[in-house]
Amino acid sequence: MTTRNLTRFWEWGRKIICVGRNYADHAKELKNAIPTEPVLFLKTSSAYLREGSPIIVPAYSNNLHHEVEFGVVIGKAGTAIPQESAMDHVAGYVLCLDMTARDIQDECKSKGLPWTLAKAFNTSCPVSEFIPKDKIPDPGNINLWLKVNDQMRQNGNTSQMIFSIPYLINYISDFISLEEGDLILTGTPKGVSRVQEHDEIEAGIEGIISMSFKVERS
Ligand SMILES: O=C(O)/C=C/C(=O)CC(=O)C(=O)O
Ligand SMILES: [Mg+2]
Repeated sequence: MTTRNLTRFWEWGRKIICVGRNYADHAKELKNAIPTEPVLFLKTSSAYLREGSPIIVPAYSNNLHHEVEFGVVIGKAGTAIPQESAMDHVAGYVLCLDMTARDIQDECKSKGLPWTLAKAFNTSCPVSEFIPKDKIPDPGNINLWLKVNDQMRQNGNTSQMIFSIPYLINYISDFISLEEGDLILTGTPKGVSRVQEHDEIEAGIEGIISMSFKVERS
């Protein structure tokens, strides 16, 4: 029996597995091809940030982007989890931001290098409160939105995802075993854009939760 509280999963230090280019409109806005299988990358647990603390623009970046994403919190470990039982491994959900140093990512892409410093720096994964699974009966049809300084920048629905949550759990767990407390970020819809020092980011899952973060420079 676990003595740790899964509703504070960000304290567990488990894996953060991110899915990229999972919305066709976002893949297109960054001039990427529509993927035929999921694009995966990782963040470290030191990327977690909770409301009340600021997002820090890394000193080495001049183009920090917001990406609002739906997060899936794993509640039961598994390897090669079939799609049919994938949702049995989900404990709940969380609203996430995949903060991205786009200039560094572009540089890494052009040099064929990994995206680690573009995606996994400290404060690159702000998260909301934990949302128990029963509060979202249909995670495949929820609206995500994000505003910067009160201006709407992103507004999408998880039904637009290319690869569904069960598909992703099956695909990821074939290669990387999932553990209790792991988090999967499921990709961002279109509308990503730059944020700067003093900006305020507000994001939400319609009718369920919202959160806000200030942006500061290191
Ligand atoms: O390939 C790119 O230029 C950028 C890809 C991403 O940053 C992917 C994501 O993180 C996403 O789609 O959510
Ligand atoms: Mg992303």
